[in-house]
Amino acid sequence: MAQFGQTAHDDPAAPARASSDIAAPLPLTVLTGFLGAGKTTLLGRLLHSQAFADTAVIVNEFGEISLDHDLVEAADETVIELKGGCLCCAVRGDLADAVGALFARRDAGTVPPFRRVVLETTGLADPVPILQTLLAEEALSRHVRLDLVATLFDAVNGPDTLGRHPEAVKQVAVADRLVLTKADLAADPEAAVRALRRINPAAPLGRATEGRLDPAFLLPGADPAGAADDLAPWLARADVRQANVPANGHHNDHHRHDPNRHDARVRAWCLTAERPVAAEALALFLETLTAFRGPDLLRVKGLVDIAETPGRPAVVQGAQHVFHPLTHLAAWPGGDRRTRLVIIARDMEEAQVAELFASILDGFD
Ligand SMILES: Nc1nc2c(ncn2[C@@H]2O[C@H](COP(=O)(O)OP(=O)(O)OP(=O)(O)O)[C@@H](O)[C@H]2O)c(=O)[nH]1
Repeated sequence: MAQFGQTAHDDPAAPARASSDIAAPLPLTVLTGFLGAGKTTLLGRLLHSQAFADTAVIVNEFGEISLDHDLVEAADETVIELKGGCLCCAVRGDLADAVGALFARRDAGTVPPFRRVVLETTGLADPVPILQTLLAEEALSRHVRLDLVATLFDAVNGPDTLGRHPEAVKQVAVADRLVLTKADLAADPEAAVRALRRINPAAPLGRATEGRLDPAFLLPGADPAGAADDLAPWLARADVRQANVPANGHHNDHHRHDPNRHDARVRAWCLTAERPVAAEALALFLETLTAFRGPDLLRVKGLVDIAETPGRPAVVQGAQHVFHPLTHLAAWPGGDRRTRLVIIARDMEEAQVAELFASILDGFD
């Protein structure tokens, strides 16, 4: 298990604190993995398991619009969203504030008691500054202790993503547990395992299809080698690029705070439609976008008001060229019933995509 550095409250001579302060810090699991790897799907299932009962969740979303909150099935009060910024860019204050707010609500009795915290990072997150913060910030370490880092790896897109996104390599490199997802969709899942093992040969590897995984795999006891014991000194080296991260990494400045910036070429925005969308129009739009811009279309996720299924929004999920079959929610979560498609893409003009969407919708009117 990861070790904490010495903090002020380790000092036996430190003055006594209020009872909530001296309670043992709760275990915190970092759930990471590139865009669309299956983090929310896995989390949704984990939260229904005995091992992860009484878990509070912090979901970090990239971009201004977030939907994960609606898609994670958990008691609403124990899910906290960190919107509009990526933790690895503006990490210390935001994460400490979110964790502080969670514990304050628990102490006030406005959220149910919880015994564990899961932090789901954005798919684009560089995990290293997040882990450094968790290990070093006193405001955090009095509440939570880093339990382990679980990195999901998409067997279809994962290997290619490693070559294109240094963050994805770091996510794999720092993992205490690796979870291969979407093997059911991959022609050669073992190629994905080999790619993982080149970067992280030691972490126990599990496999999850549609989020099905023995929850015990994500608890520290499943780590026989104690692989994370040396994580703290490793992180202290800071420059993880030496650990196989391609030299073309772009993400060296962690002090930029423009929430939508991350990589200046990668942007997130939201397409909306006020009127119902014909199922065929949606299919045509997604096919066109994928055919022309597949590799640059990092992630599409959204809720669509399908004309043929009124009142039951369709969940759209895609990553690069892979789109998953639509699923339908029983009802709209929250009051906003507009179609909203969050797009995270590289080098793509929002106006052009909006125009394509509008013209396809017009064609079906
Ligand atoms: N076929 C298949 N689909 C999967 C599997 N795991 C997840 N999915 C689908 O992949 C899509 C993306 O999954 P999410 O759980 O939203 O991925 P994520 O990592 O949370 O995505 P971001 O929040 O954008 O980073 C959804 O449509 C899931 O149903 C799997 O093992 N097999």
